[in-house]
Amino acid sequence: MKTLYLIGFMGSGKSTIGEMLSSSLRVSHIDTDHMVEEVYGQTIAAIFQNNGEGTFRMYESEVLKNTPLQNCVISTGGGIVEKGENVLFMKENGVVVYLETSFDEIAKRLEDDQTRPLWSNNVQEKKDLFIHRKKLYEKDADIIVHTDNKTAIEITEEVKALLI
Ligand SMILES: Nc1ncnc2c1ncn2[C@@H]1O[C@H](COP(=O)(O)OP(=O)(O)O)[C@@H](O)[C@H]1O
Ligand SMILES: O=C(O)C1=C[C@@H](OP(=O)(O)O)[C@@H](O)[C@H](O)C1
Ligand SMILES: [Mg+2]
Repeated sequence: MKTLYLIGFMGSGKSTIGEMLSSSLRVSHIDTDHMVEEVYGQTIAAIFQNNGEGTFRMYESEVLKNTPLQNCVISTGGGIVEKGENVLFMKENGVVVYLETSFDEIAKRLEDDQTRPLWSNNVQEKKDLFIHRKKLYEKDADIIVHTDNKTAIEITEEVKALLI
């Protein structure tokens, strides 16, 4: 199986669905955020605070480049599409699945979240980022799955059905 790359905004469910989908497909799962934290020995929040977003983006690209090209589901971070080299890598090597979620639904899911530095920005900044990113996700996706009002199990089954 070619590797699947899950893309989408913060809170769209990439980490959750990636885990479920990989076990359902019996392939391995890598979450680039978890990998960055493991390899570089700091939480994402600490990297943003101590080294800045630019350094995080460098780490994220480095981790992505070292993921398997076969038999793997990769949960990316919401900003992976900000770098053209990341998009080229994913498009060349696997299938890009966009988990599409409305801003209102994301706001509900991440209401109390303190772990995502860019989610602590003000509402207008978050809405602007959402609009900017949505265009990138739509342009880069091979497959789009809407996630509002669906359970993680339903979304996992939908992705699987679209792969056949
Ligand atoms: N389909 C869903 N419906 C409701 N809540 C969800 C769904 N998918 C994920 N969540 C919740 O939303 C939050 C963010 O999910 P997560 O998988 O971390 O998203 P991402 O990795 O895209 O940022 C978590 O609390 C998760 O449990
Ligand atoms: O959208 C972004 O720029 C980010 C999304 C986060 O991942 P999730 O999309 O899994 O929340 C994480 O990579 C970091 O906080 C930056
Ligand atoms: Mg995640």
